[in-house]
Amino acid sequence: MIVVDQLTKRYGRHTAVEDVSFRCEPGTVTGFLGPNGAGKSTTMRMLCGLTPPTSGTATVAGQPYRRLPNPGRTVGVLLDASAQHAGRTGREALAVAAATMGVDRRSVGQVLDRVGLDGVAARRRVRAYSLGMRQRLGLAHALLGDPRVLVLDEPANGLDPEGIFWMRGLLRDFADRGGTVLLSSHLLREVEAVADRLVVIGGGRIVAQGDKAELLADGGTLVRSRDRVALRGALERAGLPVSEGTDGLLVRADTEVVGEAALAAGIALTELRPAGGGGLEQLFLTLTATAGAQTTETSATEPTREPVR
Ligand SMILES: Nc1ncnc2c1ncn2[C@@H]1O[C@H](COP(=O)(O)OP(=O)(O)OP(=O)(O)O)[C@@H](O)[C@H]1O
Repeated sequence: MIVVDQLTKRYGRHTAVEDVSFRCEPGTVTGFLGPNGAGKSTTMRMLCGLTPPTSGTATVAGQPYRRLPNPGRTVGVLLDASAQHAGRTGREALAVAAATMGVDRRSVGQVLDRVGLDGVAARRRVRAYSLGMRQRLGLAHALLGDPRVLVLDEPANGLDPEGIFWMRGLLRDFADRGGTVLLSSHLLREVEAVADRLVVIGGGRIVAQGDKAELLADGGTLVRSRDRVALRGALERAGLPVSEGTDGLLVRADTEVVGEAALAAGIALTELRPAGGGGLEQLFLTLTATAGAQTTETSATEPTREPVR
Protein backbone atom coordinates (compact mmCIF):
# COMPACT_ATOMS: atom_id res chain seq x y z
CA MET A 1 0.00 0.00 0.00
CA ILE A 2 1.22 3.48 -0.91
CA VAL A 3 -0.35 6.52 0.72
CA VAL A 4 0.54 9.99 -0.53
CA ASP A 5 -1.07 12.66 1.60
CA GLN A 6 -1.11 16.35 0.66
CA LEU A 7 2.43 16.40 -0.66
CA THR A 8 3.74 19.80 -1.67
CA LYS A 9 7.20 20.68 -2.99
CA ARG A 10 8.40 24.20 -3.60
CA TYR A 11 11.70 25.19 -5.14
CA GLY A 12 12.03 28.83 -4.15
CA ARG A 13 8.97 30.52 -5.58
CA HIS A 14 8.25 27.67 -7.98
CA THR A 15 5.74 25.06 -6.83
CA ALA A 16 6.64 21.75 -8.47
CA VAL A 17 4.00 19.67 -6.64
CA GLU A 18 0.99 21.03 -4.82
CA ASP A 19 -1.25 19.23 -2.38
CA VAL A 20 -1.02 15.86 -4.10
CA SER A 21 -2.85 12.93 -2.46
CA PHE A 22 -3.54 9.42 -3.70
CA ARG A 23 -3.42 5.79 -2.62
CA CYS A 24 -2.25 2.67 -4.39
CA GLU A 25 -3.83 -0.53 -3.12
CA PRO A 26 -2.41 -4.06 -3.15
CA GLY A 27 -3.40 -6.00 -6.25
CA THR A 28 -3.49 -2.94 -8.49
CA VAL A 29 -1.33 -1.13 -11.03
CA THR A 30 -1.70 2.64 -10.77
CA GLY A 31 -0.67 4.63 -13.82
CA PHE A 32 0.80 8.03 -12.92
CA LEU A 33 0.36 10.28 -15.93
CA GLY A 34 1.16 13.86 -16.77
CA PRO A 35 2.90 16.03 -19.35
CA ASN A 36 6.57 17.05 -19.08
CA GLY A 37 7.30 18.95 -15.91
CA ALA A 38 3.95 18.01 -14.35
CA GLY A 39 5.56 16.82 -11.12
CA LYS A 40 5.57 13.02 -11.50
CA SER A 41 9.26 12.47 -10.76
CA THR A 42 9.25 14.96 -7.90
CA THR A 43 6.30 13.16 -6.31
CA MET A 44 8.01 9.79 -6.71
CA ARG A 45 11.26 11.11 -5.32
CA MET A 46 9.43 12.43 -2.26
CA LEU A 47 7.72 9.05 -1.87
CA CYS A 48 11.12 7.35 -1.91
CA GLY A 49 12.78 9.73 0.54
CA LEU A 50 15.11 11.29 -2.04
CA THR A 51 13.55 14.76 -2.01
CA PRO A 52 12.25 16.23 1.24
CA PRO A 53 8.69 17.54 0.86
CA THR A 54 7.89 21.12 1.77
CA SER A 55 4.77 19.72 3.44
CA GLY A 56 2.69 16.55 3.46
CA THR A 57 3.60 12.91 3.96
CA ALA A 58 4.08 9.74 1.96
CA THR A 59 4.22 6.19 3.27
CA VAL A 60 4.92 2.76 1.87
CA ALA A 61 3.54 -0.18 3.84
CA GLY A 62 2.59 2.26 6.59
CA GLN A 63 6.03 3.86 7.01
CA PRO A 64 7.84 6.81 5.48
CA TYR A 65 10.45 5.31 3.11
CA ARG A 66 13.36 6.53 5.21
CA ARG A 67 12.05 4.71 8.27
CA LEU A 68 11.82 1.34 6.54
CA PRO A 69 14.46 -0.88 8.15
CA ASN A 70 15.51 -2.55 4.88
CA PRO A 71 13.66 -0.59 2.20
CA GLY A 72 14.57 -2.86 -0.73
CA ARG A 73 12.69 -5.74 0.93
CA THR A 74 9.51 -3.67 1.11
CA VAL A 75 9.57 -1.51 -2.02
CA GLY A 76 11.41 -1.93 -5.30
CA VAL A 77 12.32 1.43 -6.78
CA LEU A 78 13.37 2.34 -10.31
CA LEU A 79 13.61 6.09 -10.71
CA ASP A 80 16.55 6.54 -13.06
CA ALA A 81 17.90 3.62 -15.07
CA SER A 82 21.09 5.55 -15.84
CA ALA A 83 21.99 5.92 -12.17
CA GLN A 84 23.97 2.67 -12.02
CA HIS A 85 27.66 2.02 -11.51
CA ALA A 86 28.91 1.99 -15.09
CA GLY A 87 32.11 0.05 -14.28
CA ARG A 88 30.35 -2.98 -12.78
CA THR A 89 28.86 -5.81 -14.73
CA GLY A 90 25.12 -6.30 -14.41
CA ARG A 91 25.68 -9.37 -12.25
CA GLU A 92 28.16 -7.54 -9.99
CA ALA A 93 25.77 -4.63 -9.53
CA LEU A 94 23.04 -7.00 -8.40
CA ALA A 95 25.42 -9.02 -6.20
CA VAL A 96 26.39 -5.83 -4.32
CA ALA A 97 22.73 -4.92 -3.93
CA ALA A 98 21.92 -8.45 -2.72
CA ALA A 99 24.65 -8.23 -0.06
CA THR A 100 23.39 -4.82 1.07
CA MET A 101 19.84 -6.08 1.37
CA GLY A 102 20.78 -9.38 2.94
CA VAL A 103 19.28 -11.31 0.06
CA ASP A 104 20.50 -14.80 -0.91
CA ARG A 105 23.05 -14.46 -3.74
CA ARG A 106 21.17 -17.09 -5.73
CA SER A 107 18.38 -14.56 -6.18
CA VAL A 108 20.67 -12.62 -8.53
CA GLY A 109 20.50 -15.32 -11.22
CA GLN A 110 16.76 -15.64 -10.75
CA VAL A 111 16.01 -11.94 -11.22
CA LEU A 112 18.38 -11.75 -14.20
CA ASP A 113 16.33 -14.53 -15.81
CA ARG A 114 13.10 -12.82 -14.85
CA VAL A 115 14.05 -9.56 -16.58
CA GLY A 116 15.47 -11.27 -19.65
CA LEU A 117 19.18 -10.45 -19.21
CA ASP A 118 21.07 -13.56 -20.30
CA GLY A 119 24.49 -14.75 -19.14
CA VAL A 120 26.36 -12.76 -21.78
CA ALA A 121 24.52 -9.53 -20.93
CA ALA A 122 25.01 -10.10 -17.19
CA ARG A 123 28.80 -10.34 -17.69
CA ARG A 124 29.02 -7.07 -19.62
CA ARG A 125 29.82 -3.78 -17.94
CA VAL A 126 26.86 -1.50 -17.42
CA ARG A 127 28.51 1.29 -19.46
CA ALA A 128 28.05 -0.92 -22.53
CA TYR A 129 24.34 -1.45 -21.86
CA SER A 130 21.65 0.06 -24.05
CA LEU A 131 18.94 2.09 -22.31
CA GLY A 132 16.59 -0.87 -22.62
CA MET A 133 19.13 -3.15 -20.92
CA ARG A 134 19.62 -0.60 -18.16
CA GLN A 135 15.87 -0.53 -17.61
CA ARG A 136 15.87 -4.31 -17.33
CA LEU A 137 18.76 -4.19 -14.88
CA GLY A 138 17.02 -1.45 -12.90
CA LEU A 139 13.91 -3.57 -12.76
CA ALA A 140 15.98 -6.58 -11.65
CA HIS A 141 17.38 -4.41 -8.87
CA ALA A 142 13.85 -3.36 -7.87
CA LEU A 143 12.68 -6.99 -7.79
CA LEU A 144 15.73 -8.38 -6.02
CA GLY A 145 14.46 -7.92 -2.46
CA ASP A 146 11.16 -9.64 -3.34
CA PRO A 147 9.19 -6.52 -2.35
CA ARG A 148 5.40 -6.21 -2.27
CA VAL A 149 5.47 -2.71 -3.76
CA LEU A 150 7.05 -1.33 -6.93
CA VAL A 151 7.62 2.36 -7.69
CA LEU A 152 8.76 2.81 -11.28
CA ASP A 153 9.42 6.10 -13.09
CA GLU A 154 9.14 5.68 -16.86
CA PRO A 155 10.25 2.02 -16.81
CA ALA A 156 9.32 1.44 -20.45
CA ASN A 157 11.68 4.20 -21.63
CA GLY A 158 14.13 2.71 -24.13
CA LEU A 159 12.38 -0.65 -24.38
CA ASP A 160 11.42 -1.94 -27.81
CA PRO A 161 7.80 -3.01 -28.49
CA GLU A 162 8.54 -6.59 -27.46
CA GLY A 163 10.17 -5.30 -24.25
CA ILE A 164 7.20 -3.08 -23.50
CA PHE A 165 4.85 -6.02 -24.00
CA TRP A 166 7.03 -8.11 -21.70
CA MET A 167 7.08 -5.46 -19.00
CA ARG A 168 3.32 -5.14 -19.15
CA GLY A 169 3.00 -8.88 -18.41
CA LEU A 170 5.51 -8.68 -15.58
CA LEU A 171 3.73 -5.79 -13.86
CA ARG A 172 0.30 -7.35 -14.36
CA ASP A 173 1.53 -10.60 -12.86
CA PHE A 174 3.13 -8.76 -9.94
CA ALA A 175 -0.15 -7.00 -9.14
CA ASP A 176 -2.26 -10.12 -9.68
CA ARG A 177 -0.20 -11.81 -6.96
CA GLY A 178 -1.21 -9.05 -4.55
CA GLY A 179 1.59 -6.57 -5.25
CA THR A 180 1.16 -2.80 -5.46
CA VAL A 181 2.54 -0.99 -8.51
CA LEU A 182 2.91 2.75 -9.08
CA LEU A 183 4.12 3.42 -12.60
CA SER A 184 4.70 6.73 -14.32
CA SER A 185 4.83 6.87 -18.07
CA HIS A 186 4.48 9.06 -21.13
CA LEU A 187 3.42 6.01 -23.10
CA LEU A 188 -0.28 6.50 -22.72
CA ARG A 189 -1.27 3.37 -24.58
CA GLU A 190 1.01 1.28 -22.39
CA VAL A 191 -0.55 2.69 -19.27
CA GLU A 192 -4.00 2.16 -20.73
CA ALA A 193 -3.13 -1.49 -21.36
CA VAL A 194 -1.79 -2.31 -17.90
CA ALA A 195 -3.19 0.10 -15.29
CA ASP A 196 -6.28 -0.48 -13.15
CA ARG A 197 -6.29 3.03 -11.76
CA LEU A 198 -5.04 6.35 -13.04
CA VAL A 199 -3.66 9.40 -11.31
CA VAL A 200 -3.35 12.31 -13.74
CA ILE A 201 -1.19 15.27 -12.74
CA GLY A 202 -0.78 18.60 -14.51
CA GLY A 203 1.02 21.72 -13.35
CA GLY A 204 1.91 20.00 -10.05
CA ARG A 205 -1.72 19.28 -9.15
CA ILE A 206 -3.89 16.21 -9.48
CA VAL A 207 -6.43 16.82 -12.21
CA ALA A 208 -8.10 13.41 -12.11
CA GLN A 209 -7.83 10.08 -10.42
CA GLY A 210 -9.84 6.93 -10.17
CA ASP A 211 -10.70 3.67 -11.82
CA LYS A 212 -9.35 3.63 -15.39
CA ALA A 213 -12.54 2.29 -16.95
CA GLU A 214 -14.67 4.91 -15.23
CA LEU A 215 -12.35 7.74 -16.16
CA LEU A 216 -12.18 6.63 -19.77
CA ALA A 217 -15.95 6.34 -19.96
CA ASP A 218 -16.26 10.09 -19.50
CA GLY A 219 -13.91 11.98 -21.77
CA GLY A 220 -15.43 15.48 -21.63
CA THR A 221 -17.10 17.22 -24.57
CA LEU A 222 -16.16 17.55 -28.22
CA VAL A 223 -17.39 20.76 -29.83
CA ARG A 224 -17.01 22.29 -33.29
CA SER A 225 -17.90 25.54 -34.97
CA ARG A 226 -16.98 27.08 -38.33
CA ASP A 227 -15.13 29.75 -36.34
CA ARG A 228 -12.88 27.63 -34.16
CA VAL A 229 -10.86 30.58 -32.85
CA ALA A 230 -13.94 32.49 -31.72
CA LEU A 231 -15.35 29.35 -30.12
CA ARG A 232 -12.14 28.66 -28.24
CA GLY A 233 -11.99 32.27 -27.03
CA ALA A 234 -15.60 32.15 -25.83
CA LEU A 235 -15.12 28.88 -23.97
CA GLU A 236 -11.95 30.13 -22.31
CA ARG A 237 -13.65 33.37 -21.29
CA ALA A 238 -16.35 31.19 -19.71
CA GLY A 239 -13.59 29.59 -17.64
CA LEU A 240 -13.73 26.18 -19.33
CA PRO A 241 -10.54 24.15 -19.88
CA VAL A 242 -10.12 23.72 -23.66
CA SER A 243 -7.60 21.77 -25.73
CA GLU A 244 -7.26 21.15 -29.45
CA GLY A 245 -8.42 17.73 -30.57
CA THR A 246 -8.10 16.33 -34.07
CA ASP A 247 -11.87 16.48 -34.68
CA GLY A 248 -12.64 19.71 -32.84
CA LEU A 249 -12.12 21.32 -29.47
CA LEU A 250 -12.03 19.11 -26.37
CA VAL A 251 -13.55 20.68 -23.32
CA ARG A 252 -13.37 19.39 -19.80
CA ALA A 253 -17.01 20.05 -18.98
CA ASP A 254 -20.48 18.64 -19.66
CA THR A 255 -22.02 19.14 -23.12
CA GLU A 256 -24.79 21.25 -21.59
CA VAL A 257 -22.33 23.70 -20.04
CA VAL A 258 -20.34 23.95 -23.28
CA GLY A 259 -23.50 24.51 -25.35
CA GLU A 260 -24.68 27.27 -23.03
CA ALA A 261 -21.30 29.02 -23.13
CA ALA A 262 -21.33 28.98 -26.94
CA LEU A 263 -24.93 30.23 -27.03
CA ALA A 264 -24.11 33.04 -24.61
CA ALA A 265 -21.31 34.14 -26.97
CA GLY A 266 -23.62 33.90 -30.01
CA ILE A 267 -21.54 31.20 -31.68
CA ALA A 268 -23.26 28.66 -33.93
CA LEU A 269 -22.04 25.11 -33.36
CA THR A 270 -21.68 22.47 -36.03
CA GLU A 271 -21.14 19.66 -33.52
CA LEU A 272 -21.58 19.13 -29.78
CA ARG A 273 -21.23 15.69 -28.21
CA PRO A 274 -19.61 13.70 -25.40
CA ALA A 275 -15.98 13.11 -26.38
CA GLY A 276 -15.87 9.51 -25.09
CA GLY A 277 -14.25 6.79 -27.16
CA GLY A 278 -10.99 8.63 -27.73
CA GLY A 279 -9.21 6.53 -25.14
CA LEU A 280 -6.55 7.65 -22.76
CA GLU A 281 -4.90 10.04 -25.19
CA GLN A 282 -8.01 12.16 -25.49
CA LEU A 283 -8.67 12.00 -21.76
CA PHE A 284 -5.10 13.06 -21.08
CA LEU A 285 -5.27 16.02 -23.47
CA THR A 286 -8.59 17.13 -22.04
CA LEU A 287 -7.56 16.83 -18.42
CA THR A 288 -4.21 18.50 -18.70
CA ALA A 289 -5.44 21.29 -21.00
CA THR A 290 -5.18 24.10 -18.47
CA ALA A 291 -3.98 22.05 -15.57
CA GLY A 292 -2.22 24.94 -13.90
CA ALA A 293 -5.57 26.57 -13.22
CA GLN A 294 -7.26 23.49 -11.77
CA THR A 295 -8.21 22.81 -8.19
CA THR A 296 -6.81 19.72 -6.56
CA GLU A 297 -9.48 17.31 -5.43
CA THR A 298 -8.76 13.74 -4.58
CA SER A 299 -10.35 10.52 -3.46
CA ALA A 300 -8.97 7.07 -2.94
CA THR A 301 -12.03 5.31 -4.26
CA GLU A 302 -14.14 7.58 -6.43
CA PRO A 303 -12.92 8.95 -9.76
CA THR A 304 -12.63 12.71 -9.46
CA ARG A 305 -12.17 15.65 -11.76
CA GLU A 306 -12.16 19.28 -10.83
CA PRO A 307 -13.86 21.23 -12.19
CA VAL A 308 -16.21 19.10 -14.26
CA ARG A 309 -19.16 21.43 -14.51
N1 LIG B 1 15.77 20.25 -8.18
C1 LIG B 1 14.90 21.09 -8.74
N2 LIG B 1 15.04 22.42 -8.64
C2 LIG B 1 14.15 23.27 -9.18
N3 LIG B 1 13.06 22.89 -9.88
C3 LIG B 1 12.86 21.57 -10.03
C4 LIG B 1 13.76 20.60 -9.47
N4 LIG B 1 13.29 19.37 -9.79
C5 LIG B 1 12.17 19.56 -10.50
N5 LIG B 1 11.91 20.88 -10.65
C6 LIG B 1 10.77 21.47 -11.37
O1 LIG B 1 9.61 20.87 -10.86
C7 LIG B 1 8.65 20.68 -11.89
C8 LIG B 1 8.23 19.22 -11.93
O2 LIG B 1 9.30 18.43 -12.42
P1 LIG B 1 9.26 16.84 -12.50
O3 LIG B 1 10.59 16.38 -12.96
O4 LIG B 1 8.74 16.30 -11.22
O5 LIG B 1 8.17 16.61 -13.64
P2 LIG B 1 7.80 15.29 -14.43
O6 LIG B 1 6.32 15.22 -14.43
O7 LIG B 1 8.53 14.13 -13.87
O8 LIG B 1 8.31 15.64 -15.88
P3 LIG B 1 9.04 14.74 -17.00
O9 LIG B 1 7.98 13.82 -17.50
O10 LIG B 1 9.47 15.75 -18.00
O11 LIG B 1 10.17 14.03 -16.31
C9 LIG B 1 9.29 21.17 -13.17
O12 LIG B 1 8.86 22.49 -13.41
C10 LIG B 1 10.77 21.13 -12.84
O13 LIG B 1 11.45 22.09 -13.59
